[in-house]
Amino acid sequence: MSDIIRIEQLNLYYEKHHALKNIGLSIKEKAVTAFIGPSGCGKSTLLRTLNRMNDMIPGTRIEGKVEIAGADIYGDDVEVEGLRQQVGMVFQQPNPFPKSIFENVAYGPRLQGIRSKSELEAIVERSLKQSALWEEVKDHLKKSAFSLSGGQQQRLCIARAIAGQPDILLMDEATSALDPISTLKIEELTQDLKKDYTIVMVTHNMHQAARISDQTAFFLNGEIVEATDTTEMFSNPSDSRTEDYISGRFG
Ligand SMILES: Nc1ncnc2c1ncn2[C@@H]1O[C@H](COP(=O)(O)OP(=O)(O)OP(=O)(O)O)[C@@H](O)[C@H]1O
Repeated sequence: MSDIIRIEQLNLYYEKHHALKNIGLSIKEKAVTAFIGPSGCGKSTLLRTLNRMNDMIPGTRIEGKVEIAGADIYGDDVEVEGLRQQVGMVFQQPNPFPKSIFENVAYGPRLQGIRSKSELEAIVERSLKQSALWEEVKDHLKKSAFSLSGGQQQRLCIARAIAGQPDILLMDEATSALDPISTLKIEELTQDLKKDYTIVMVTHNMHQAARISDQTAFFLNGEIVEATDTTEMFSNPSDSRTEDYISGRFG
């Protein structure tokens, strides 16, 4: 597996607060990478640097390099809209648009200029199948997205994110607002999605990281303490702080 993301000497400040400190990390293509660590240690902040969502937060300053597929995403000529298509994102709370199920998924492709009804229908079907929602919604695609359960809405948000065929899918605690059965469905889904996409997820749930990720990075106070194969981290952590965290001694 080759690396699709390379982060070098990354520092991020919210005004004076130094939230990410000299981060270096490589992320493997078509694998699940989990960010774990106690609250406030910078997991979501690093995730947001990968599609420049931090640009939207006033007072944010960033130094260092983030390369995706060899291109510097903070370079002068980068089109942020295009980047966000290449790097899709799913949030903690399902946030479908107040539109029909169909229109939620067709939204991105329409923005990309796809007008053909049959093409849009094919994209919507493919994306809903990939997000394991198709069988549940195929007979009422015109219904409002808000008619779905929370877990279904989250899978709809995943379908919306993958409709534009991104390379990378970011998931920021995407199951923490869901019931256990919906959580399990999304966990299973990640194992299918990683065949086509690189997944980077923030999770508060160490067991979830151990269950579904291939690589794990452990964060503490804005630094990455350790990043390695998930099985290695959970069986033989190299840093005592990682060991203390995963054995529940803090956090
Ligand atoms: N928009 C913001 N403006 C100012 N400070 C922020 C902002 N977002 C995060 N921070 C601060 O940056 C630090 C890292 O926050 P971040 O949300 O990345 O941590 P996290 O590890 O994802 O936490 P959690 O697990 O609680 O979501 C924290 O001290 C937080 O207070």
